[in-house]
This record gives sequence, C-alpha cells and structure tokens, in this order.
Amino acid sequence: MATSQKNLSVYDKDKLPDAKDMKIGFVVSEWNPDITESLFQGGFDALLDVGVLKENIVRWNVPGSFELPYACKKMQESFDMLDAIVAVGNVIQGETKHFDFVCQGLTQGIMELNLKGDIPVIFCVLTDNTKAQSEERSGGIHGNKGTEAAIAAIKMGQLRKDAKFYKAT
Ligand SMILES: Nc1c(NC[C@H](O)[C@H](O)[C@H](O)CO)[nH]c(=O)[nH]c1=O
Ligand SMILES: CC(=O)[C@@H](O)COP(=O)(O)O
Repeated sequence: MATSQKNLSVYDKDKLPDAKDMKIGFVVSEWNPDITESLFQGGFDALLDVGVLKENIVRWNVPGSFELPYACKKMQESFDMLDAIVAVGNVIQGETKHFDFVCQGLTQGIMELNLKGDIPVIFCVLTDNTKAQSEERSGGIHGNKGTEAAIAAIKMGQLRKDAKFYKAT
C-alpha cells in the first residue's frame, strides 16, 4: 500500500506496550536538515506522547545518511541499555546515480545491524524523487515518518524484551 493510502502519523496509544521505562536513541543525518529535523521532532514528540521520559532519549548527529549505519552501530555498542535506535535521514534524487549508492549502502547497513546486533534499528529514512515528496512525508499531507518510526521503535523494543524473557525462562 503506498504512503498516499496511509497517514504516517496515525497510531492507537491503547494498542501500544507500556513505554514509560523505555530508552530510545536517535541518529540524525545533517543532509536536508529541514526534513530530518521535522522527522526527528515528529518522532521525539510521539515518544513523549506515549510516555517515554525526555531523559531517556539520546541523540547523535551524522554528516549524511551514508554515515547512519556506522553511528547506529557505535550507539548499539555504547548504549546497551537502549531498547531501540531510530536512524533518521533524507535522500533526494539528484542528477547522478549517487542517490542509488547512498540508499543501497545505508539500507544494507541498517539491515545488517538489525540481523547482527541486539538493539533494533528503525529505518526512518525518506528516499524520495523530489523535495516535495519528502516534505509531504515529514509533517505534510501524508503525516510524519518520524512518528511512524518512533511507534515502530516502541513496538520493536517490546518485542526484544519479550524475546529475552522467553529465552531466560
Ligand atoms: N545527497 C545526499 C547525501 N549525500 C551525502 C552522503 O550521505 C555522505 O554523507 C557523503 O557521501 C560522505 O560519505 N546524504 C543524504 O543524507 N541525503 C542526500 O540527499
Ligand atoms: C543523493 C545524492 O547524493 C544526490 O542528492 C547528490 O546529487 P547529484 O546526484 O546531483 O550529485
């Protein structure tokens, strides 16, 4: 289903796990800062709305989206008390194939962190053809992917807790 068929900012608080003790990390790309800051703010606000404490949210910045996997890996290693990490970026098609390689690299990198690491890394990266598409998905007519990513972080953080519980028993 295309994003245009689903508002990215819609969630049901009653169907979410208890998030008051959760600790969430953000790694935010500095490329297209108007977009990435909107994504971050959407995610940050959603976490507070569902009960996460401000002091339990940590943020690092990186130069661009291609650096997201490295910083997320370091955050996994440095903050093992985190329940989830949200990787925030915005890649917009330019004149060359650079878009393809940035998107391919960061996507593969983040997937590897999820499969090899212990803390889930949420893919909050807009990979768009135009700036208008990015604006529509970072607080515009299609909602905010940062909100969607924050809710995913809560759900995946709980799944990780459940998995540890079952393994321990
Ligand atoms: N064009 C975009 C980039 N390019 C920069 C790369 O992400 C990277 O920082 C550079 O190649 C140095 O390693 N990054 C974005 O996040 N968004 C873009 O549209
Ligand atoms: C995704 C990019 O790196 C891209 O915006 C760079 O633009 P260009 O392909 O015109 O060099």
